[in-house]
Amino acid sequence: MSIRETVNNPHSHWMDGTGPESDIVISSRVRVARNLAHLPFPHLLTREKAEDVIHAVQTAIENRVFREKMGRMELTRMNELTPVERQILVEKHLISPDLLENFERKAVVLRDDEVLSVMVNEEDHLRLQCLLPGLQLNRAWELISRLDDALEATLDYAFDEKLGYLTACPTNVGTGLRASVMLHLPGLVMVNQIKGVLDTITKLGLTVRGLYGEGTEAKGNLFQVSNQVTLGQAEEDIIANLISVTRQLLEQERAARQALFRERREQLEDRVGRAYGLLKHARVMTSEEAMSLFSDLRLGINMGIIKNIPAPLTIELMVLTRPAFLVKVTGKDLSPVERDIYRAQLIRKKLSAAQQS
Ligand SMILES: Nc1ncnc2c1ncn2[C@@H]1O[C@H](COP(=O)(O)OP(=O)(O)OP(=O)(O)O)[C@@H](O)[C@H]1O
Repeated sequence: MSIRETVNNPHSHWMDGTGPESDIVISSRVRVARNLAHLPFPHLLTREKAEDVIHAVQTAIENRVFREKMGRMELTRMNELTPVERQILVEKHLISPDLLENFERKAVVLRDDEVLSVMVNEEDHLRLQCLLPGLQLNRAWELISRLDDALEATLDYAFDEKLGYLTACPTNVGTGLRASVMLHLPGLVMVNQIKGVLDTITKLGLTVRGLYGEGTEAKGNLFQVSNQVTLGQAEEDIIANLISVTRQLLEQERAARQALFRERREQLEDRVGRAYGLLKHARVMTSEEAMSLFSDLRLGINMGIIKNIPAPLTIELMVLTRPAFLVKVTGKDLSPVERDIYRAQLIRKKLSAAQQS
């Protein structure tokens, strides 16, 4: 998929619901932060030096050995994209919102299947990212290691024998690794246990973030859980710890869902049914309302209450009905009210197509 196809297609492999535990774990992400030796970190880079970083990365991915190992990856400068296209990359979780600031000196490298990407000149010179559906952190780490080695064949990373990889923010020094899972936890929210559970996670050295990462809110009962510490622990241990905590969360979420089914079945079915009804028939829908209804619908599908809608469609709709995609699909700037009308129309169309197939 070229960058043009990427910004026109709301679907990405990480949303397809194929990985293990994908009823609750939407996606797994592993990213590592890397910097080039002998150059200031991005926030101190001059325009010319920022260009040097982009150029070095371009050369590295065009190298024959890199291509043989990793296949074709395409570098796109952020200023080659329209504002809507840049925003779509954020909405598809392929880049972080930070890459939109001072975008003239930033770039993204994408592999065709959108599983592997590299953000250039974000907080660090390079942020290598792997996104996979379901609970696949070990596989994501394997792919990131391979990409890291293939880049390092050409690039000279800033590395200290004692500290490990050097990064712009001290919280990333060492492995430079952040592993995360995006979890759908409506059961724990409904039984009012979510706060306690998330507080406990923080005590275990993990951090909980919202839908678009640092500083964003949790929407649609989607929570991103990741490691806080990058120093003094091997990459494999960081990942094993996150997998083990995720497994505990899966158990707790499943127990909450069973309790709801046992003790409040009517209310649960009513809530799911109302969400489905609204999504199928509403004529005006805000993005906030849609996110919460998609969450209820997804829960209903995963609990067997709704039978004819595939669960991955709920995630694809969450992306497709975000503002930038709506603008892209309609081909025009929309006022907030027009957006809400168009969103409702698109949801009705997608759900009725899914029912018929
Ligand atoms: N498991 C995941 N599935 C899908 N998207 C994810 C996942 N984890 C993180 N993301 C996305 O990656 C982007 C960056 O997230 P975040 O800010 O948490 O991490 P980071 O930038 O790597 O970390 P740091 O804040 O340490 O620089 C966000 O758009 C977020 O939505």
